[in-house]
Amino acid sequence: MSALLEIRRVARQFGGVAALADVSFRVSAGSVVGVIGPNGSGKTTLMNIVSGVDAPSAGVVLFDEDPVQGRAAHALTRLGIARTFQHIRLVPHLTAAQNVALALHDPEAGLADILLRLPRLRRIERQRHERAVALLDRVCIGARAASPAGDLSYGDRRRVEIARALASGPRLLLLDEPAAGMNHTEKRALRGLIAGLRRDGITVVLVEHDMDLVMGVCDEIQVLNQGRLIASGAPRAVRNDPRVIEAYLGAEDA
Ligand SMILES: Nc1ncnc2c1ncn2[C@@H]1O[C@H](COP(=O)(O)OP(=O)(O)OP(=O)(O)O)[C@@H](O)[C@H]1O
Repeated sequence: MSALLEIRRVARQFGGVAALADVSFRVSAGSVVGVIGPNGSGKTTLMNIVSGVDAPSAGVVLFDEDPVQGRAAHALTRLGIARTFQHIRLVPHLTAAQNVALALHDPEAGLADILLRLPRLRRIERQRHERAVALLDRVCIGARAASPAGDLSYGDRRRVEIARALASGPRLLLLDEPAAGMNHTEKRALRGLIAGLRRDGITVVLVEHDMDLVMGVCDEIQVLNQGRLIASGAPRAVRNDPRVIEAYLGAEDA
């Protein structure tokens, strides 16, 4: 399989802290790749760099063979990279559908349409709503489309976030700790959802602390510790790697 994403010798320095140091790996098109590591190991920093929120101090990130550096986050979204964030970013008083609709690219509604509320604007709004509900259906919460986001369960809010990320039609989806705060049933549903995205041809990079989820859904896992890649490979090999066990046990002792 060809690499949709390539991280090549990436480093990120924050003052004296090396959040990432010489990190390289490739993500094949159509795969689900987990990025794991103890707290502070550099996972979110890496997601920020891939999504254009941050820039590396050294190294390059290639998406579909083109460097992502120098492109704004919205330009990367247009190219096909979407992400969710560790902390939920929904507008609580808007409905699930309205939250997703915010991320949908607007077909050209002109100023006159908006000021005069011409029938064309109503049609555009109706189409946006239908597309938002279809995206919520895709993550299996279409039935909650009219609920204010603030009234939804934690797991459902995470799903709305994924629906919103899917609104741009990404080829690469970065999920930053999607299972955080979820109960067992919600985690199982999330696993099914990620497997479904892969079936649809979406490449997924999953940053996650929940080992059952990571081991169950990923084709390959990259392990970071203190900003360095310490292991890579299939879930079973990574789980039994002494360096990985040591990194996690060390983190527990800390
Ligand atoms: N903007 C910043 N300024 C200074 N230091 C930062 C900044 N962002 C991250 N760091 C530091 O870089 C290191 C890696 O942080 P990062 O958030 O990427 O880790 P993480 O693996 O995502 O952690 P967690 O699992 O707790 O979310 C940490 O030491 C962190 O304190």
